[in-house]
Amino acid sequence: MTKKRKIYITEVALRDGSHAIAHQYTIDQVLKVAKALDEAHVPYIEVSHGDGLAGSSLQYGLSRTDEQELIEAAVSVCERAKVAVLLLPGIGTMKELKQAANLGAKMARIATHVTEADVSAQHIALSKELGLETVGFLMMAHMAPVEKLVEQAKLMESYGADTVYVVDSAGALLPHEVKERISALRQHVSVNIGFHGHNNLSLAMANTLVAIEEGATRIDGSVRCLGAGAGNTQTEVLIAVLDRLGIETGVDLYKMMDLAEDMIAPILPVPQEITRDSLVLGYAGVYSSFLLHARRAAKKFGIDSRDILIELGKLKVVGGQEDMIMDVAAKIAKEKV
Ligand SMILES: CC[C@H](O)CC(=O)C(=O)O
Ligand SMILES: [Mn+2]
Repeated sequence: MTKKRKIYITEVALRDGSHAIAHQYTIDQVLKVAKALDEAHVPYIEVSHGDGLAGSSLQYGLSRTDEQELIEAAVSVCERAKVAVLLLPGIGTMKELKQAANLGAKMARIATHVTEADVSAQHIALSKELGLETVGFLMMAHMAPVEKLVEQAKLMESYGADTVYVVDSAGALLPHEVKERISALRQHVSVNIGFHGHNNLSLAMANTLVAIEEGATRIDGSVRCLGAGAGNTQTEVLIAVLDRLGIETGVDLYKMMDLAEDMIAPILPVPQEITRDSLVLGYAGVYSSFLLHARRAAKKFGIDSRDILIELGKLKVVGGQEDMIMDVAAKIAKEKV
């Protein structure tokens, strides 16, 4: 790791972490956490329902607080940090994106399944029109071969994205797979490259470092690992590691450690760790956000959540198909009788 480059961190605990707490953020929590992140000089703070704008629904989980109020709260306490929002076309619409921009969001991350970048064209165009920094977010990146990922990233670049992310939604990518993906993007796209990892196989940090080594400059982290599944690359640890490597993030390490310990740990229902079922997410290549849904279904049908996740992995179920979780659980339970 010899090149001295600046890495721009996006903190995702107030969005990806929403999955881990069943979308129960309060305004008070967002005010405190966003203020502390701003004071620690984190450049981007993502705030939305876990499944992005307008995610609050029976299918994805109802939010305790309207996300636009959470966005407004975060914007109100950020002096330097830019508030980002996530939007999955088909869940979120132009209306919510405009509303978030009016409230002061400065970045939009338009997320699609790794093979479906074409559905992001209008949303990326609107985001640019609204003057937002715009990210194309290619989810479930382990599900497509490198050439496909490159093709899809080029589409997002052609629509106007400033950055394209490789998103390891399932925490399933191995370090050499991250390396080949980021390296291919470096060769074929001119925009910034980002990486978003999940720690289900305990590889989030290793994969993030490989991504940086290969040229990614936009990196996601979640403080105290507050993200879906086993969480994301742990932000405060990443800041420390990058500092040791001589890579600049501009983020204050002590302030991040204090935030993790004093504010985030009390929010967590249980400490974020790699449990048997979050491990299976990475092993079977299943969306990290499916974890709590699978646990609920397992409880309801008296079966093992791992069996549900393995089956979902075999079926290659992707985001938006959350209703399949109950169906699969019911089928497994029936077969057991
Ligand atoms: C459902 C949206 C998803 O949580 C976005 C994301 O963070 C990922 O795919 O990892
Ligand atoms: Mn994620």
